[in-house]
Amino acid sequence: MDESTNRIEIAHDASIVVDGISVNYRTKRYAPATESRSSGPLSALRKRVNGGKQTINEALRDVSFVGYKGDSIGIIGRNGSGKSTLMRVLAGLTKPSSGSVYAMSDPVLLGVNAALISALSGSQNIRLGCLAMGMTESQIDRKYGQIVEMSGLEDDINHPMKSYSSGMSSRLRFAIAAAVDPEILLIDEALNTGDAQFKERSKNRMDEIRAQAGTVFLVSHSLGTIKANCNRCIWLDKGDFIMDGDTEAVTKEYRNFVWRMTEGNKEYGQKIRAELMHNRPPIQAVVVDRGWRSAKGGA
Ligand SMILES: Nc1ncnc2c1ncn2[C@@H]1O[C@H](COP(=O)(O)OP(=O)(O)OP(=O)(O)O)[C@@H](O)[C@H]1O
Repeated sequence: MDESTNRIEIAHDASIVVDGISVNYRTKRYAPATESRSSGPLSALRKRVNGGKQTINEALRDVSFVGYKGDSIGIIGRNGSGKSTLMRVLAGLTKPSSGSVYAMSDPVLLGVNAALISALSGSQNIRLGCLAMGMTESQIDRKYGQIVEMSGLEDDINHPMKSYSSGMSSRLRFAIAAAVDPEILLIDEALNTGDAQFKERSKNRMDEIRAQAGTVFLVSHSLGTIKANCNRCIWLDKGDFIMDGDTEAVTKEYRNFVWRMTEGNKEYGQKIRAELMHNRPPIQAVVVDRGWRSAKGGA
């Protein structure tokens, strides 16, 4: 991308461009907490608190793709693959170590932007969450009923949030985040916690956002949820970008890979992984429209 001239050649139906992002977390690695008679458990604990060798954890390596208006993109991968990290980078909450993200408007990450307080009621938290997302009092008044209905918490909305189950809290967070009509909505696992009725409501809301030419990203371990909600799917594994394409095709390859790995045929699983990565087409010539939000990497 030629930033110096701000010359832009982006497909006009693109909503977000992820250009070669990597994320390295610095973390400490401790020696195994072995107890010996001479040092004792307290000594081992002291070592863990004071010491530890710095290591770099590569959570994402050179991830590039273009999201389009109307896309609902599932993000799949084993534990620790970088799915949540990718969501945080897209939302601007984690700065990439290198690479850039360009978006037509600020992506809203479900649950994080709504900094809710457990001692307050659901109703108070709706106001708080909406204010935190930049809505005005009159916008909140207009949306309040829709948020309560979407959350399905009509009977509990005046109870403190600390009395809610985790599923109830997730539903409230989803309903608040979805109320701002974001052009780019990022959802991390929230749909798995709801009951069938909530799943139906949230799917309808996501369809609405897509129909208004928005883009939805959905992280889930449930391939059923991904298939029911996404037209496109990205598979990450240990920070690597393995596959991007039609949901049916990507979930099929992913299931095959996971099956090989758990069946003990790891070598074959790794071969599939390497081939898919190797065959991944380069991303199309990218775009950036003037005035797009940009998050840049770099120390
Ligand atoms: N704040 C952090 N500091 C250090 N390492 C981190 C941090 N957050 C995540 N990681 C590491 O980055 C890698 C990717 O983590 P991430 O949470 O993005 O994966 P994930 O695919 O969302 O995992 P899961 O499916 O288990 O939720 C993991 O190795 C994780 O240990």
